[in-house]
Amino acid sequence: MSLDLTDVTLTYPDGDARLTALDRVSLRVPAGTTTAVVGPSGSGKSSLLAVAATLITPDSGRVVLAGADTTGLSRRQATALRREKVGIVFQQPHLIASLTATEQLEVITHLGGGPRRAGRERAAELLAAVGLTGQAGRRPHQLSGGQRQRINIARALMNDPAVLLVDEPTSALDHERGAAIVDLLTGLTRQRGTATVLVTHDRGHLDRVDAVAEMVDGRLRVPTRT
Ligand SMILES: Nc1ncnc2c1ncn2[C@@H]1O[C@H](COP(=O)(O)OP(=O)(O)OP(=O)(O)O)[C@@H](O)[C@H]1O
Repeated sequence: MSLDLTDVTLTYPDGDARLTALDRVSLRVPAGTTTAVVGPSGSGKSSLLAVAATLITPDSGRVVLAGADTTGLSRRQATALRREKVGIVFQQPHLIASLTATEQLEVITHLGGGPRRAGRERAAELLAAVGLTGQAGRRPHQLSGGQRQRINIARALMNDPAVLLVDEPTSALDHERGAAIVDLLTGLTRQRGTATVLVTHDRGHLDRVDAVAEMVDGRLRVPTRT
C-alpha cells in the first residue's frame, strides 16, 4: 500500500513558454514510513504534493496510490480515488470556528454520507490518538496552535487513508512543538500503515523521519535514509 511516483513531469504555462515544476520525478514511499521532502522555495515541493494528491494531472509519468494507477482517470474518478485513499494536511488547519474538536472530525463522516455513530466513535478514537481527548469539546479559539494542528492531522485520518500528504505542519510552531508534531505523524504513520510525505522547510526535524528527499529546481534527489 505504498505511494509510487514514476518519471513524473509537470509544467505550467509561463508566458509563451512552459515552466518545468517537476522534472522526471520518481519517488516511492512504502506503507508505514514517512519521507520528508525538503528544498528551497519554488523548487517544486507543493507541486509534488498536488500531483500525489491527484489535484493536478502531470504532463507525463505515473502516480500510483496504494496500488491504484491514476493515469488516465477523469476528474470525477480522481476525486473519488482521492476521497478514498488520500489524507491531506494543509499548512493552515482551516478549522470551522463554530465547531468543537469532535465535530471538526465528525463532519468528515457526515460529508461522506457515513453513519453518525461510526463518525462519533472514529472521532473519539482519533482525538485520543493525537492526545486531545480532554479537549474534545473545545472550539478552535480555545486551543493552542499545536492542538489545532493535531486536529488537522486527526481530521485527515478520518477516512483511514492509505496515503497521507502533509504540507509544512510545523511552520507556525516553535522547535519543541514542531518536533512533537513530527513525532506524532511518524508514530501514526507506523501504527496505521500510511505512506506519508511530509513537506518541510525545517531541517531540524529530519532525523525523526524514515527517509529524506531533496527537491532542487524540479528534480528530486534520490531519498537518503536518516
Ligand atoms: N499555478 C502555477 N502556474 C504557474 N507556475 C506555477 C504555478 N504553481 C507553481 N508554479 C511555479 O512552479 C515552480 C514550483 O512551485 P512550487 O509551489 O511547487 O514550489 P515549492 O517548493 O512548494 O515552493 P514554496 O516552498 O515556496 O512553497 C515555481 O517556479 C513556481 O513559481
